Amino acid sequence: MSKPKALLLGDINFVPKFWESLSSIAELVRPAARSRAEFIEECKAGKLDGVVAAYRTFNSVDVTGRFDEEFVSCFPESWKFVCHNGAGYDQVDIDACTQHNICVFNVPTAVDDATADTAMFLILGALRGFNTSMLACREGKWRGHPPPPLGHDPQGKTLGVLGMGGIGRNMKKKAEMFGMSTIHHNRKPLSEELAGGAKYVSFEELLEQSDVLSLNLPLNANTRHIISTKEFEKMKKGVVIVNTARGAVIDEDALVKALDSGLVWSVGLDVYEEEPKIHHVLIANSHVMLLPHMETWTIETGIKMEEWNIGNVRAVLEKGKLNSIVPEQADMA
Ligand SMILES: NC(=O)c1ccc[n+]([C@@H]2O[C@H](COP(=O)([O-])OP(=O)(O)OC[C@H]3O[C@@H](n4cnc5c(N)ncnc54)[C@H](O)[C@@H]3O)[C@@H](O)[C@H]2O)c1
Repeated sequence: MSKPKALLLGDINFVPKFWESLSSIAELVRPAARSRAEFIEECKAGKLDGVVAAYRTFNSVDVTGRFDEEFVSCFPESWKFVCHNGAGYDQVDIDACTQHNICVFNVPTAVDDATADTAMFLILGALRGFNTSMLACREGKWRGHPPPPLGHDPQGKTLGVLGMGGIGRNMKKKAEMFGMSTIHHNRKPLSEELAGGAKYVSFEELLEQSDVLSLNLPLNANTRHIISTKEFEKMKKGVVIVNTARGAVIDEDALVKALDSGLVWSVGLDVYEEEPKIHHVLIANSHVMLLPHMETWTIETGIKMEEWNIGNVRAVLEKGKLNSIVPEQADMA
């Protein structure tokens, strides 16, 4: 009997031998396609028949585009599992996959430390207003002329976490070490153990009470632009906003206006609405902290993520076992 096929979309950067070790239980294949149209053709021509599971990376979207209804409906009958190498899986239309009986896995947990570390870096940098002087000193202007306004200490400030999942909870622990207290809002309240003492508040209260608001929820139809003009108007004047989730959970135009009016004192961003494009006003504002989507950009986290995701492929091929299925498909597990 021929082996099932495992399809690789994107690259394995850290643990290629771990991927190759799957060859004892599967035929490892890559698409010939260099574009979405070519990929769909390849599927229709039956060249990917026998694929049971696919390992996909964030950057593979450059070839395939989003996994939406049009795309998923071209998959061969055999294709039952999509293993996405990341925590955020907004490039995959979960409803379309569910309709076609395809299970989607992501990589939670492995990303928690690196993402929360990045969020703390952005919080400190935005509160202290470090960026202007970091740029000035490289231009031989010491702190800048005139020097930047004095910054703010994290101690005694309230961190508001919107979306208290793995990353939010990790951030809470780190923020405590800097003397911050945490409040949070989630789709549903967490158990006392998971909340770890972070007070649960309503969405409105979170907006009203946070000194630093951190976005840590997934991007989907319900959360797109969850923070826009109306929400900024409810916040404390001088709030700091940090976004390490996905750019489009914030309405970027509204953010720029809130910064401009002084309602928002500073921001720390790793993600943007139209990556790799960054709003020109944010680029021009030296006060804000901007990173080009680098949260999990470390060797250690890269290894952990790839090992986890290859483990997902192995689990489904060997046992049909579901390791980390996305929450929307919990009842398919
Ligand atoms: N920039 C990066 O490189 C990077 C890296 C890792 C994760 N992320 C992003 O961070 C997000 C969070 O990751 P995680 O691992 O903590 O996910 P998670 O699933 O553990 O936590 C997300 C939390 O958000 C909550 N939530 C969902 N919808 C909500 C809503 N409408 N209102 C309030 N809360 C809501 C969920 O209940 C859950 O508790 C991911 O979805 C991903 O997009 C980005």
